[in-house]
Amino acid sequence: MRSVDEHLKLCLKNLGPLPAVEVLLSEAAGCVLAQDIVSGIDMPRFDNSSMDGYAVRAAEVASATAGSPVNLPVLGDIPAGRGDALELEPGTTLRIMTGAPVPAGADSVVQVEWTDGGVRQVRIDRPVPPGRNIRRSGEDVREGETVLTAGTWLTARHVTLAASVGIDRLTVHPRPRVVVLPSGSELVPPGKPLQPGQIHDSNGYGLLAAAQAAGAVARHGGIMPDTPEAVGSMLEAAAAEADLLITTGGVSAGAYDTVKAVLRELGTMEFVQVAMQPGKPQGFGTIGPRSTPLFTLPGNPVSALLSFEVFVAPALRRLAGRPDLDRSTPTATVVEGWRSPAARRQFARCLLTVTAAGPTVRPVGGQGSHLVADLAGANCLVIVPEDVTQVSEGDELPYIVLESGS
Ligand SMILES: Nc1nc2c(c(=O)[nH]1)N[C@H]1C(S)=C(S)[C@@H](COP(=O)(O)OP(=O)(O)OC[C@H]3O[C@@H](n4cnc5c(N)ncnc54)[C@H](O)[C@@H]3O)O[C@H]1N2
Ligand code: MOO
Repeated sequence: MRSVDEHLKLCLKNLGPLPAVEVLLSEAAGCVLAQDIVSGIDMPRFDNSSMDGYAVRAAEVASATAGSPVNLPVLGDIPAGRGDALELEPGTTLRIMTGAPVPAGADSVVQVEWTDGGVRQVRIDRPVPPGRNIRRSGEDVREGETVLTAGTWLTARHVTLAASVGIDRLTVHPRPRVVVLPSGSELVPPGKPLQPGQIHDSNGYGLLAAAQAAGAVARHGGIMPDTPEAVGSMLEAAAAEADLLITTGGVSAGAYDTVKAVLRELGTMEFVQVAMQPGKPQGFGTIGPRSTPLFTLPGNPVSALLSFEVFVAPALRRLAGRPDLDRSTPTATVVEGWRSPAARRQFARCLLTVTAAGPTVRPVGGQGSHLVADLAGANCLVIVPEDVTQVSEGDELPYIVLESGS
């Protein structure tokens, strides 16, 4: 049997970031930047007030106290957005709003709470040192400064920065387009009644959700019945539109394992047994004129979702150009033991609880590959090494947080 690490390495071997495209800033979140972004402006653009209040010369209000306030005439208002060049005349003040340009001659702003809020004349009860409540031009970003570098996985924080410096289009590696194709003549979409022998397709929807959570643009490509013609044509059609395909089912040792049979002819596929539990039967290769990568995941629903976490999620990250390929694997203390198969890496469904003493894990229900209710109750996968057959209370083991995206 092939090791998990070896299979992952082979799956990722020929995968690289998708060719860069230009997108609107409104569509950039979740994509990886393919260019450096240089600011064409200083930020803040101009000295501006961080408070609603009064622009003053600090020296003129230095003696102000509640008992002996300083009174100044208010010669006008500066709302945010006012752009004309204003000068503060000595012995006067201008009412100023947060974000408004500080007038020439002013070196400080008294916040309105320290005054009587006067409109024509204002009483100032407290002094301010020079520079108080002024946000200086360029203190955040300098014109010509590189604010974002190629390879950044764009989140709301980066989009905010790009917008602030006026960028409306970005060159990015696009989100991978994924088509999920469950296979099996026993499958019926949820919402449709079940006839004897039939079950609802859960893999199609679960993997769709997993791919979307991993940042892909994913769609359900329909259930493939166990006929070679249907499997062949559905796979070829999906390969023409997708950057990555996922099938489930039909790849183990069954007499009707059609996916495996068709792909032996159609793609450059390799079907192997991987030393893991669950998820032993795995297939990976490429299909179609664009050599679209294709993962054939095992049909058992738990196996399919876990295989996605272990193999497909890293592949999607690589196609997306994500710099962070490896999931983080912190460790937790086991509070209730369980058994693990010999010579296989077990991905045990567990409940992670963070206590004052640190993170702890306990198994959730059984480890059978069909137990989807137990899977739904788990929030992490504890990784049990190949040479461990008994996990005991007190063991420290690594885990992956499910659906954390990290
Ligand atoms: N003789 C052997 N039999 C099996 C072996 C083996 O090594 N020798 N391996 C077992 C393991 S482990 C797994 S995992 C499964 C994988 O089988 P397939 O990938 O071929 O999947 P199917 O046989 O089509 O289905 C397995 C199971 O999952 C259900 N299923 C399939 N698709 C869906 C779906 N979209 N939604 C919900 N449930 C689905 C299907 O009805 C079966 O119950 O093979 C073992 N057998
Ligand atoms: O490997 Mo299967 O995926 O154990 O159920």
